[in-house]
Amino acid sequence: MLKLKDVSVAYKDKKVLDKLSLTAEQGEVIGLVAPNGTGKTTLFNVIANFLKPNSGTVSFHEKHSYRSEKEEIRIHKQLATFPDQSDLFEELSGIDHLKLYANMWQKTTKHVPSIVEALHMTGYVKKKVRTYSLGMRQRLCFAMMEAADTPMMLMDEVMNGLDLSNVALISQRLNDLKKKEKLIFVASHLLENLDLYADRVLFLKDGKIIHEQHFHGDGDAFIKISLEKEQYQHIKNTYSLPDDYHFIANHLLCIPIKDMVMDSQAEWMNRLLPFNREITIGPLGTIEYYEKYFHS
Ligand SMILES: Nc1ncnc2c1ncn2[C@@H]1O[C@H](COP(=O)(O)OP(=O)(O)OP(=O)(O)O)[C@@H](O)[C@H]1O
Repeated sequence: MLKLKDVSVAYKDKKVLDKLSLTAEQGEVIGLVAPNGTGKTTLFNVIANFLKPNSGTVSFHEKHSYRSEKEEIRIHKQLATFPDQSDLFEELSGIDHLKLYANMWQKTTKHVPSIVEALHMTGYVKKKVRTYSLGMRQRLCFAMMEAADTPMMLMDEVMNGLDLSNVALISQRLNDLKKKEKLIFVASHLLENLDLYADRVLFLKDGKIIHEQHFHGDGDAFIKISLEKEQYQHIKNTYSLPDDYHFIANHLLCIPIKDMVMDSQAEWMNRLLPFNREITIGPLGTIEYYEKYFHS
């Protein structure tokens, strides 16, 4: 288990993390979502102790923390961070990188061939990295995490530069890793596919986790319809909207139906149908939450 308590980080007078707390368990894949420059990498750097927070604590399994070098080594045996493409050695091959990570964390390379095969890297893994495309490098970075095979993994921008079929492949591999009881954080700007592998998504804003979206279990349902501002104003002026409705990003009206009797739900449908717009019913998705919190 990983626990962050009241973690704050400021660069000079710029507060990036502000008394942030979170708890995460093995077997979870957790998405971390926020616009550029919000603090996702900073949060990962704190978890990995590449950056000391100004205040707050990071602990693992309720007993280990970065209080000594010995403890840090113990934690780092359990934790790998996604390599940056610029960290790759241009003159080494993919297989060299994989062996390096496998040996460093697992003291063996016997699991490497199956990773190469599963990630469809057989055709290029023996060539030097300098010959690789963006997508090939990214797959190598992911494969290095699998070679490290640590119980905890921090993955920043894991889907960067991948085409659709590789996004699907990596999503599947993340699901397989979850089944192996790993705890994985994935910071991503690719919101559409987070629900394929994440158990929950954390929305980071103003230095805090301002919302946690769960995919397993029922999110609160809404009637959702995209409207012009004037149409929304008309509805607002004519009817009494429930307290916790949303008008997301000035276009999506979301009316909660959790506590609404069937007759009222039908009444709302009848009011909205004349607008001749697509109406859906369901919980808010990741993109809708993103627009709700970050649309300016
Ligand atoms: N070493 C540093 N010195 C000063 N400011 C920094 C430093 N590192 C990060 N920042 C600032 O902290 C804020 C958060 O940066 P961070 O890299 O954590 O964001 P991010 O959410 O990971 O962004 P991105 O999605 O672009 O990767 C940014 O405003 C950034 O300019």
